[in-house]
Amino acid sequence: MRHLPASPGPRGASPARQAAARVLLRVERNQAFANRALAAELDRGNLPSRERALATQLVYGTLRWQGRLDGWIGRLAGRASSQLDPATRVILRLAGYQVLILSGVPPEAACDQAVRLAHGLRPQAAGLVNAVCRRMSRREAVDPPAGQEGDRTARLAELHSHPRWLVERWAARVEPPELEAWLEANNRESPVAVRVNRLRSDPDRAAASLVREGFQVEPGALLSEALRVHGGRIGDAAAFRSGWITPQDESSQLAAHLLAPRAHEQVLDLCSAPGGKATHLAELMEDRGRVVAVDLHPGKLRQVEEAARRLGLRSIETQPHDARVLPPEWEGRFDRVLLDAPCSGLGVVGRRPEIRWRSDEETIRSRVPLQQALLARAVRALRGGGRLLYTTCSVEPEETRAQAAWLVEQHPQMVPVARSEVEALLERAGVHGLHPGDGGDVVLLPHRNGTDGFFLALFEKKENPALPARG
Ligand SMILES: C[S@@+](CC[C@H](N)C(=O)[O-])C[C@H]1O[C@@H](n2cnc3c(N)ncnc32)[C@H](O)[C@@H]1O
Repeated sequence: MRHLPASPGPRGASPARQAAARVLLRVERNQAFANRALAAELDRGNLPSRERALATQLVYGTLRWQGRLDGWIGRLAGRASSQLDPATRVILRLAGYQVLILSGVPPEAACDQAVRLAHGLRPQAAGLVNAVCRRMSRREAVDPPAGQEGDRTARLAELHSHPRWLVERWAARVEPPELEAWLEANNRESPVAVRVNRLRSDPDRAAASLVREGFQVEPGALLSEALRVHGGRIGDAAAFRSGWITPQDESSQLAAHLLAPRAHEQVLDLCSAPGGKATHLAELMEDRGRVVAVDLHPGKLRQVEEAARRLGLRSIETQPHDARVLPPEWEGRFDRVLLDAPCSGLGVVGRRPEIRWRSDEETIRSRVPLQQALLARAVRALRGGGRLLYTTCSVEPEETRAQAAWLVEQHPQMVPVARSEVEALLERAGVHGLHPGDGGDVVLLPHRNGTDGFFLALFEKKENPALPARG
């Protein structure tokens, strides 16, 4: 891994741009996750808060708009962006983002910074960077040419910065106006949603504490116990440090409400790290009973333990396991099981924009066998009469409704919980304006619900299954 010099020379680019370029290069070259690479970069540097905020904006904005920017760069450079070396590509994307999307940076300043970055990172490309940037600042060839009817998807993909295969996939499911709204919603910056820990606080007190520290706070879009917060790093807030709040998208906050655990129950969370849902389950159980939090990676389970400590929860017990192979004594032991399955993550391409550029049809297909193996194990761990909630941060049919159908076909003792009861659970959680589908499952979409794309399906295991499980 190559690094830019830690301190800029007298003519170096601004610290925020250098930090953003380093992070974007790590994402580009090493397939790093943007959130982790950015956190590591910001932890290492001693950037003032304004530069930190700008670096964050540059990283996420550039990744979100990468497809749009690459199309533009290709037209201006006379060759596809993919044919440029990674450093030149990253520098030009950063410049394009500042010229085209970000307000407040004069184009000349964006170009000057790009050329400085090139001198530090790839001096032989400084001439090309300068030439392309000058054309960018004159906003030449910004839009893809309006082409044939067959090119409409390609154009839409570029204008809304999504990969073409994904636009084609969604175009087969929704009408054109809804498709555009969906693509637009994935590029909108949204406030961070937080869940309030009712064992320690309530939404009014948590909101007042955040406002006192200079955050802007709005009520949740879906849930009465959620808040939406802008204007700072939640991790720095006193309300966070005191265990009053946990950052969690409102779609994910629905999971524990639908599984609806009661105090003193035995609950199993099969894929629990970093613990967003496990800690919510424990909160709803008033920290009485037991939440067994399993994950494949022991290192990630430390995040669950840390979250439990911060929230003052003692009922969570972490257990490192491959959840496809659980201890035999766990069979039939649990009142409730949550399977928040590893998935393509294509519902969170707004918050985790690099996912859209790293995935393809195979990414979706490749998750299916693991999800089925985990579902089969979840069924075995559940007692008769117990409930299983299956969730994914994807709304792709193969990972969602097809898996729910597979479950009831392969395990006839599993019955979907009726739509009317799911509606009642949503109502009890204070959720407004969200309706389950005919089969009782719940699908959330960014443009309809203002949340991540998310899927939830609730099942009950029959008390005395007449039929043995197949497979
Ligand atoms: C979607 S994330 C879970 C998020 C978590 N439920 C939360 O709310 O914070 C999926 C998790 O599954 C874990 N995982 C992947 N394969 C697994 C396996 N075979 N057994 C157990 N956990 C697994 C991953 O390490 C990852 O932490």
